[in-house]
Amino acid sequence: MSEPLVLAGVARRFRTGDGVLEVLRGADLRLAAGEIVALVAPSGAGKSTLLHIAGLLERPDAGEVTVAGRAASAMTERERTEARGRRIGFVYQFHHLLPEFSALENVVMPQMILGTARRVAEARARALLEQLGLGRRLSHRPSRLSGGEQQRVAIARALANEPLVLLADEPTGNLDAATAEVVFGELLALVRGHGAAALVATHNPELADRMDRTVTLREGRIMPA
Ligand SMILES: Nc1ncnc2c1ncn2[C@@H]1O[C@H](COP(=O)(O)OP(=O)(O)OP(=O)(O)O)[C@@H](O)[C@H]1O
Repeated sequence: MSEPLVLAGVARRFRTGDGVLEVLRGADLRLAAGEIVALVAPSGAGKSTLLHIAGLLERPDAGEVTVAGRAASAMTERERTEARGRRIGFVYQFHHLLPEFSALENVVMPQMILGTARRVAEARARALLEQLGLGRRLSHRPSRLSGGEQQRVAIARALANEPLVLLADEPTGNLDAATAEVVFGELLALVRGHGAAALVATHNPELADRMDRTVTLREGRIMPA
């Protein structure tokens, strides 16, 4: 079976007012099936940039991203969108839920976009939200949920299409320490339960210790931490 995610020689530079900022300079990373990797690096080191490229939201200037054995550079725009929807789940620091829709609908939506029948999508959304303790919050809109509950909905949404890889950028960074600890534990348990691989950027070394391995970004390259 192909690895869920391989980054090879990924480079990314940004033009700034006074020159060029080389954020990634040949980053290499392989995630094995089901492997959960922490990405811990100082602010500005390029974690979000790396996650955006890994998630096919941005293209690298050089190097290759391979998702489930398929090179992103060889995909059409449509195939990239499809791979993003089917293979990859995202959790951000801020939940980005659709404010006009209920918790349930927010988890149903990404499934229906891929053509899953509403009945199946709803059953799956309900099961995921129940596993996250939100069985009695299904019809609540995001504004009527606590920060921890909103982030749980975002986690359920990210896993709704059973991705091979979950990419998370400070997924509990916006929560108080105690809630972050609980929600993070739930995230890990769900990801492990689904057998997904994950790459999780965090500033919190205690959370990093709960993952399978920790890497860092140094001078634009991935290094063991
Ligand atoms: N679109 C852009 N244009 C110019 N510079 C950018 C752009 N995106 C990111 N950068 C710069 O690239 C560097 C890396 O940013 P990135 O957001 O990837 O860091 P990070 O490690 O995720 O930081 P943090 O932990 O603070 O979120 C920063 O110096 C940032 O200012």
